[in-house]
Amino acid sequence: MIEFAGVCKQYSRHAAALSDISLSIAKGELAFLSGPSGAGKSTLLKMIAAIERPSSGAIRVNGQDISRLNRPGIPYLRRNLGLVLQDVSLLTDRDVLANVMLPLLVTGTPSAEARARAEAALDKVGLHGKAGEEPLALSGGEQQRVAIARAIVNRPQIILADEPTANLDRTSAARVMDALLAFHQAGVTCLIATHDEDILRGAGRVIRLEQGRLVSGAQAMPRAGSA
Ligand SMILES: Nc1ncnc2c1ncn2[C@@H]1O[C@H](COP(=O)(O)OP(=O)(O)OP(=O)(O)O)[C@@H](O)[C@H]1O
Repeated sequence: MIEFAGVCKQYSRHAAALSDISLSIAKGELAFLSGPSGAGKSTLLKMIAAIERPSSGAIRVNGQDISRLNRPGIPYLRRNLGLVLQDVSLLTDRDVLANVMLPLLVTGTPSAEARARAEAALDKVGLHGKAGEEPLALSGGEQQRVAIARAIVNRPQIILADEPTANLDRTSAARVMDALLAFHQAGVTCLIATHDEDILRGAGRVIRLEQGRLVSGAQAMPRAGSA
């Protein structure tokens, strides 16, 4: 479903942010991305969403080579992706429900349907009671869950989350992770970048980057019970 083949990324005049990354993530898999600050985690996630382009190598998402994607192809790619980036960027001039409805309205979903789906998405992240609140009236963890609801309202096949529990207390972090894991359990492929050792301790597949190089986790974990 997601494949990197010999991917390098060099931001202009900087050392390589990623060097020769080859890995694959299967449909429905849950994988974590870890590594020290500056290791290239955000860059790797951004390349899957074609926010950044590789300097060399190929990236395939659902069999499509996105390194060659032209501009009109990008919205089609992103329709299958739920992005939870480090900057939550909720719009503060409208309520929580309107924030979650937005991705549906911009793709032409009728407003009654958008409202019903946004309410269902808020329900899934445990925020049905907060639909009418201003984003700034919510805690950091609640804002992060609104961002997750907004990311999944289009029913993406893949969720990419960049440090979704950064700056959250234990309880809020656990709620955010529960919301993400529920989507994985429903069959959504999830790739989650995190420094959070509590999360990584119990994690199955951890893809570890150091200074732009993949140091472990290139292969999927063998399934329980398989030879
Ligand atoms: N837009 C950019 N222009 C130039 N260099 C960049 C840009 N974005 C990232 N970099 C550099 O690429 C390297 C990898 O950065 P990246 O943000 O991917 O790391 P990270 O592992 O996500 O770090 P963190 O955990 O601190 O978020 C760093 O050296 C960073 O300075």
